[in-house]
Amino acid sequence: MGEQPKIEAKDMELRYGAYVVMRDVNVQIKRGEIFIIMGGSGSGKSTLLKAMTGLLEPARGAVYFDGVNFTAAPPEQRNEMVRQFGVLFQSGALWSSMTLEENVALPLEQFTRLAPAQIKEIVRLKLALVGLKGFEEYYPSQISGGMAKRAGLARAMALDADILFLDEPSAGLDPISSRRLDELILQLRDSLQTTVVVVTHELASIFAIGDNSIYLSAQAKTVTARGNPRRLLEETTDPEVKEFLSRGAENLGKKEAVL
Ligand SMILES: Nc1ncnc2c1ncn2[C@@H]1O[C@H](COP(=O)(O)OP(=O)(O)OP(=O)(O)O)[C@@H](O)[C@H]1O
Repeated sequence: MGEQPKIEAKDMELRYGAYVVMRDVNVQIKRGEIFIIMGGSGSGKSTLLKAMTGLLEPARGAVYFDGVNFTAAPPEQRNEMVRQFGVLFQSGALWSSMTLEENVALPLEQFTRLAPAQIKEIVRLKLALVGLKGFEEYYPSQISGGMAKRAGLARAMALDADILFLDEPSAGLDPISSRRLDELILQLRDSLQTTVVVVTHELASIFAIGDNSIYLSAQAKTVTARGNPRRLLEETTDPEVKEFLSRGAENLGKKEAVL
């Protein structure tokens, strides 16, 4: 018997009304693993993330955390489980009328009974962790896109989540900011054994941080490949997966050389 997966999706079917996005999805994610959800546009990467975080009910199958059936859990237990998650959605923008400090404090005010002074201290710590020390009083409009992404990550980490779900965290970032974000994700895994589930199509990130992955095919409407991304690149015989993982390989090499 192997180790109990941190997250498991079993025989899952996800649909919007009559429209089936994917079926027969089985995924196992280990504790402390950086797990990449890959796939072409419209293959259902965000949909899978929604199902894992409870925003979409699977039409079949279930999601388990530490062996506990999340999908079938009563609302109170589900809420407890959701509190272990930190989520950075694509649309997870910061509130523009609040400073970075106020933004990151939100989940702590909402979900804990900590005193304001304690909250302030935690918030400052989290902002420092993502390289935003000194920017506590800034408003989102006063910082760069990369800094806003990192502030979003600080907010996702505010409650010391065991599991982070990140939807396209480096979308719209320049290569250097994107690399910094990758380093931060690696640090979280290494220092806190955080389990990180990342939706991304950025090859540099996929190869830099991915311990394990799945590939969702829009055409097949299911998972068509799985494993360590570097190994997949070498070993896959699936033309769609091979093309996805080797697209712009020359440019990628150049970019890495420059950085
Ligand atoms: N709320 C919704 N209602 C109906 N259909 C939806 C909804 N959200 C997504 N879809 C459809 O489900 C499929 C999967 O969408 P999803 O956003 O999960 O894909 P994705 O792989 O994350 O795509 P992208 O990389 O372009 O963000 C698409 O065909 C999309 O049009």
